[in-house]
Amino acid sequence: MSMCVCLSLTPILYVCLRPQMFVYLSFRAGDRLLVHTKTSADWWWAELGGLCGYVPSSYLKQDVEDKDTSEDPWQDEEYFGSYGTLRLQLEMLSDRARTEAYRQVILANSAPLRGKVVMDLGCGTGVISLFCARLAQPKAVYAVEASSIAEHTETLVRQNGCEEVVTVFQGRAEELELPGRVDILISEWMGNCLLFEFMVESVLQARDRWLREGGMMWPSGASLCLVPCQALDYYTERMGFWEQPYGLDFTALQSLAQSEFFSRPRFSHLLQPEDCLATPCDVITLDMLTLHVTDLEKLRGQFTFIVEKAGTFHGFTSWFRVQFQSLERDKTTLELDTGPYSEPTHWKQTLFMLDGPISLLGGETVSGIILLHRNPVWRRHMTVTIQWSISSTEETGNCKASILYLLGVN
Ligand SMILES: NC(=[NH2+])NCCC[C@H]1O[C@@H](n2cnc3c(N)ncnc32)[C@H](O)[C@@H]1O
Repeated sequence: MSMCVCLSLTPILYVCLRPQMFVYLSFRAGDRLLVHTKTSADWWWAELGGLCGYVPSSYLKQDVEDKDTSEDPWQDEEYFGSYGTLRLQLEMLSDRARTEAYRQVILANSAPLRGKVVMDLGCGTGVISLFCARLAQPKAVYAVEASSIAEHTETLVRQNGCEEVVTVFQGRAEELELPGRVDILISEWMGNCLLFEFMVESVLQARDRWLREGGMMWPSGASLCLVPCQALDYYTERMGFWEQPYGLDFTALQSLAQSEFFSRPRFSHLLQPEDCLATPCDVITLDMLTLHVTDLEKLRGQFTFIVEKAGTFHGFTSWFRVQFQSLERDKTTLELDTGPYSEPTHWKQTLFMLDGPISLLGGETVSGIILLHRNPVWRRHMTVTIQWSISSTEETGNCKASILYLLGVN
């Protein structure tokens, strides 16, 4: 049973034209009907104001407020549906910094990879699996992919002459049977703010089920980074704009602008190094060998930034770094850094805006905690809370705004 809103722009009055078994329900544009049964593709049995009758389904749409919580909490249909499109696969493959980082890891470990069994979880088009087969001599690569792109991945494996080494397994990693345990579990699972999408849970479950004792996780480690920053362009574009558009005073809209633009993070933010007000720090660090799925429910980090130059504190920017420990002892650990001092990636950075800008002086400190709370219902989502306060290092000891900023990463 779900709530539907009448789509039609013109009021619909149904009157029985001739005595029939059917009873038609009258309703108007904007009415919220309760659909009891979708008796057929075209006619549904619905209720309005205590009256029941048949309504044409083509005039109705699902009411957005009425999230049917019996829906899949992982939203897998939508999630894997999107990854079945070339659009997302192209975006990831076109991200040179990301894809090249994984290629360098394989290249740097080509010798110790000889004879090993590798699982590539969420292989997409299979690029990482093909790197393994072409740049090293593993015994086998299990390329696991749940979306429909996997049907094409098999072709790509054959076209690149890797079918002797790479086997594509289509399905969710949690549900698949593999031929046996693996020596290395490699995956590109990171989402915005590191964890969004929570594909990391699938990686941890696969680790516990398929990675042999002493096996390697790639990435082996991950860090969420944070920095207090200026964001004058964004602030001007979304808030300053209302000061005097076309000579008019639209400042009455600024509180609406605040809630519409600044109460949610901005995923596509490109932070300029000069907009960092302090040295960025790792606020949350994950060891992919010891991390447990239950740890993902609530993650907490703390920070103390010493402001290095006077500026306007518009918000915090976050990003992540992942490390790839070498298969050979004492060899270099490689890293993919998605921050402002590295080559931009498709993740860019995530900007959390404050309610209002605050002037900061050099030497002041911004300290506090960041909390990542996984959504108990929608399992690919989380809420990010940043509590902060500013204190001056001078003797005055005055403490400026210290307010809880609830920032939702949906
Ligand atoms: N870095 C990300 N945020 N996303 C990039 C990797 C995501 C790829 O992994 C696939 N994928 C995600 N979860 C799974 C899973 N549990 N099992 C198999 N494939 C998966 C998904 O279909 C997509 O092709």
